[in-house]
Amino acid sequence: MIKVENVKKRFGEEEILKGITTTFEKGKTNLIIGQSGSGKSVLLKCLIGLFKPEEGRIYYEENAIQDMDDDQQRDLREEIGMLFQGGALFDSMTIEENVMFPLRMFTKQKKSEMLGRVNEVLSRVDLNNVNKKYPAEISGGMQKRVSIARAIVNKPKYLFCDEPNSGLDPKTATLIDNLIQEITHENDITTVVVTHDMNSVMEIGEKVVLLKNGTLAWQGDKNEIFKTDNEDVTNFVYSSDLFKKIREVQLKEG
Ligand SMILES: Nc1ncnc2c1ncn2[C@@H]1O[C@H](COP(=O)(O)OP(=O)(O)OP(=O)(O)O)[C@@H](O)[C@H]1O
Repeated sequence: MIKVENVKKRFGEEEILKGITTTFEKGKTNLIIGQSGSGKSVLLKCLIGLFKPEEGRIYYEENAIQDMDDDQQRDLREEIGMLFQGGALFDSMTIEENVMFPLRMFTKQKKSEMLGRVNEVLSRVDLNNVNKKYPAEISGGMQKRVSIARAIVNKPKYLFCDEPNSGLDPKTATLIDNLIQEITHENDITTVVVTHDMNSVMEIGEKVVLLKNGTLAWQGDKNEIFKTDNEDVTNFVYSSDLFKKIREVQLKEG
C-alpha cells in the first residue's frame, strides 16, 4: 500500500498539487484520472521520487520516502516497476535485451538465469518467438506487452503505468488493461495507473482517484463512479458523448 498525506507541489509561484491525501491499495489497480493539466503526472512523479513535494509525506507501507536515506531509496527503486507513456523501449536493442535491461541494472544474475526470467515474463504477456526482433518490427500492442514484461521482470511490489493505452485501438487497449489487472492480482502488486480512458475506469477501476486543478475531487471504485452525484465526477465522466448516452439510458431504465 502507498499512503499519500497532504502532498503539495509547486513550480515557481504556481501550486500544482494543493494537498493530496489518499491511498493506493495493495493487490488492486488504482487509477488516477482527471482532465489534462490536473496534476496526474506530477503526482505520479512525486510517488516515484522524481519530484520532491514541498509539503506532505508519501509512505510505502510504513516507511515515508522523506525519511529514507540513499540506500533505502535505492532499495525502494528496485521494488518499483514502471511502464512509461509510449512504452519507451530502446530501439537499438532487441526485445530480449530490452526486457533484460532492468535485471542487468539491478541484479548480479548469470546470463542464463536472466534469460530464464526474460522468457518467463515474455511468455506471461503471451509473446513467444520475438526475442531477437527489434521494437520497430512488432506492432504497437506487442510493444506495450514488451514494456509490461520489462516493468515486471524484477518482480516489483509497486507498478506505475503512465497512460498505458495511449495510441492503441479500443480492443487492444482493453487487452492491455486486463493484462495489467491480472498481473496485479497474481502478484499482489500495488499498481497505480494514470489514464484519461473511461473504458479503463470501467474495466479495471478498483480504486479511482479524480484530480481537479491539483486537488482530490473524488475517490471511489468503478461502480460508485456511475452512481455518485459529485459534479466533478459527472463532468469528467459525461464529457464523453458515449457515456452521456449510457447515462440517459440508465436514467430511463431507473
Ligand atoms: N517540470 C515542470 N515544471 C513546471 N511546471 C510543470 C512541470 N511539470 C508539470 N508542470 C505543470 O503542472 C501542471 C500539471 O501537469 P501534469 O503533467 O501533472 O498534468 P496531467 O494531469 O498529467 O495532464 P495530461 O493529462 O495532459 O498529461 C501543468 O500546468 C504543467 O504545466
